[in-house]
Amino acid sequence: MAVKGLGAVDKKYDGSKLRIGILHARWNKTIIDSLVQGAVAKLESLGVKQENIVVETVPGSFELPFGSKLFFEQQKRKGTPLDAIIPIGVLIKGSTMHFEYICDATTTQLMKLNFDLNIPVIFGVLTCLTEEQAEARAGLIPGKMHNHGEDWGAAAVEMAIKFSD
Ligand SMILES: O=Nc1c(NC[C@H](O)[C@H](O)[C@H](O)CO)[nH]c(=O)[nH]c1=O
Repeated sequence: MAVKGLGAVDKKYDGSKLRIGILHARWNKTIIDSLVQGAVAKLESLGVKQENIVVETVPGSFELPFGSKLFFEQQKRKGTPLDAIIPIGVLIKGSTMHFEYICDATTTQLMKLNFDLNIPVIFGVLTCLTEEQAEARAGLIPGKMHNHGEDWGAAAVEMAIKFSD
């Protein structure tokens, strides 16, 4: 029996009052598109209204931390503040150390943003050694793993609601 992975959600959270931002990188488009679709589908299944799911893009995963901060501030200025952000990126190891440096910097800074912005900033970055690993985690290989974008959508709703009372 599989021991890894996210257990069942502890309760079905009502996302109908939430406004969620999805900021995705544009590298590895096929995989990104599947992850975004999975996150959006999960958000909608938890009651988040279509008009309250705001999708924006940045060039690559390295831009996700600062892009998320700018995105958050822009939505706040517009009077439509975000309750959570899901940064989505796909990093695939190449032949140099570029991958390691971007993974490390992006991960650290996205974690820091939770505390800086005081809203949930979900870790939606795949850090894969092969294209196949990334495809499997985007639900693109039938029978192999599942679309991790769904987990990220569920985490955004739970974290935006759970401790807000
Ligand atoms: O190199 N590989 C990748 C990548 N590089 C670009 C980087 O994120 C950034 O956009 C540029 O360095 C400009 O700042 N970005 C990804 O999302 N995935 C990759 O696999």
